[in-house]
Amino acid sequence: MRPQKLFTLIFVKKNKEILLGHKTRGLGKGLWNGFGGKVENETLLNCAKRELYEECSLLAENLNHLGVVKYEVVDEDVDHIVHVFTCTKYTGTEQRSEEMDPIRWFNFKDVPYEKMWPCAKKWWPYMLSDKYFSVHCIYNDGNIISNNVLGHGSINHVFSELSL
Ligand SMILES: Nc1nc2c([nH]c(=O)n2[C@H]2C[C@H](O)[C@@H](COP(=O)(O)OP(=O)(O)OP(=O)(O)O)O2)c(=O)[nH]1
Repeated sequence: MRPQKLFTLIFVKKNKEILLGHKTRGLGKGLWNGFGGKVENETLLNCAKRELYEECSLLAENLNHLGVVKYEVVDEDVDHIVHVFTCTKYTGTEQRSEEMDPIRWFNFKDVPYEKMWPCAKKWWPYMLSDKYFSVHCIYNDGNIISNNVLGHGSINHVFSELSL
């Protein structure tokens, strides 16, 4: 198996709206996305909670593990494995952070796909409708050369589909 780097990505939802942040630095700079980052010496769930709090000041009370996106870049030997969670219960008031500025709620119908990672458009419908999904996305020179998105019956099927 190729070496892997683990990430989390968390989407907060409320009444058909989703909270997104405009990334100010690093991977995905200048794009709208959910909150998240690299898994450090911690569980996936703790990483998800920590990143959500650090990036928008919300404390998650539930986290639903819905899918995994495997990003492979041609000529790079490390795959990026992004575990996607949704959160519908939380405490606190959302606030922008150094890494996500501004942050704002978008209606599910007004998601700014043209200002997001290019592969998002295909798997977001699963995430927005709470369906389990796996994505295997291959990039070459910043262009997607393959984007295989599948829906599944459980998170275990997601894991086996991506051989995780
Ligand atoms: N690695 C990677 N992450 C992606 C892709 N698409 C995508 O939405 N993401 C998400 C997953 C993470 O939530 C976020 C990248 O994490 P990050 O680099 O901001 O991690 P971090 O917060 O720990 O970084 P930092 O504090 O060191 O700046 O972007 C992708 O193609 N590759």
